Amino acid sequence: MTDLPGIVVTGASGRMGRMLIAAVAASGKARLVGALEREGHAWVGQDAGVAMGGAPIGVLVTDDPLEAFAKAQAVIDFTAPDATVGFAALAAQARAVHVIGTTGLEPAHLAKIAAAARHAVIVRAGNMSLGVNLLTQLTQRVAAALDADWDIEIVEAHHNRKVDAPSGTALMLGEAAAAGRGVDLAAVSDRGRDGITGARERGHIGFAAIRGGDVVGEHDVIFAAAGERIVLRHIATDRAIFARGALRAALWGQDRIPGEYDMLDVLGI
Ligand SMILES: NC(=O)c1ccc[n+]([C@@H]2O[C@H](COP(=O)([O-])OP(=O)(O)OC[C@H]3O[C@@H](n4cnc5c(N)ncnc54)[C@H](O)[C@@H]3O)[C@@H](O)[C@H]2O)c1
Ligand SMILES: O=C(O)C1=N[C@H](C(=O)O)CCC1
Repeated sequence: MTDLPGIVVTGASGRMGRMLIAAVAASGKARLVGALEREGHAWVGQDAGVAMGGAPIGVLVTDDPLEAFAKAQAVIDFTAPDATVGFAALAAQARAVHVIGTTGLEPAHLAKIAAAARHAVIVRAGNMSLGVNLLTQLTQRVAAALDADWDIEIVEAHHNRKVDAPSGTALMLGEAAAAGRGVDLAAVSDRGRDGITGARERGHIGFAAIRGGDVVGEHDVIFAAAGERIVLRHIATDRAIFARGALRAALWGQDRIPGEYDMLDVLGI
């Protein structure tokens, strides 16, 4: 058992943190060796299993990433952009694979993550599910087959606690559509329309975000032309799909050469 890769889960008390702790414990393919929360959080010092309302699992929640990462072969991180950038440097120092699910990363965050990836393996994706990663490929293919007579709109819905928009998944789908069209997404993105916006520009890719209730995550890629529409849709009903993907990435990353990878690399699709 002790030969199994040791995994630290950051953001242990979060919606994804709890899922990840359960997924690692149930996998039989990895050991949970650390659970991290932010300083001052009520879970710090408690057994992670007990904090989750179950039986003890022998891992105390800590607020010290250095101590936790020193024991880890992989760090699975679904937290917040500033926290993730700090963890990237520390995970690289510990030569642990860093699996990043955190979304809302700005270019400055991404530059620091790229710097850390010079020294260690980082797997990052705005969505770790098999279904969404397959959908990015379908989106790219459909976008490549259609010209700009087909307006591309990406509509996403998430729970009312989500803090970033568009979702990381919507941005992945936008990048895939832009790649299919052979354009730079930044140059053609329409985000947050409001008021007298003027008519839609030909060739642009639009984003719209819905927030409400406990929606796990829903994404439509709409290709709309005169007289017809194609809608590619993914609906997540269980966060376990993200946790399973993240654990798969942590195992896949063992013994790879340093660099930044995504879930297409992990899934081999
Ligand atoms: N890539 C994917 O497949 C995927 C799937 C689901 C969610 N996400 C993303 O994961 C992130 C977290 O989502 P969530 O719903 O679990 O959010 P959440 O708010 O429930 O959990 C985030 C947790 O991170 C903790 N945290 C914040 N800063 C920290 C720090 N410095 N040290 C340790 N812990 C810290 C918070 O205390 C909290 O417990 C978001 O960016 C979300 O968009 C990505
Ligand atoms: O709940 C969230 O937050 C999610 N975030 C990811 C995103 O931004 O796309 C993946 C879906 C769930």
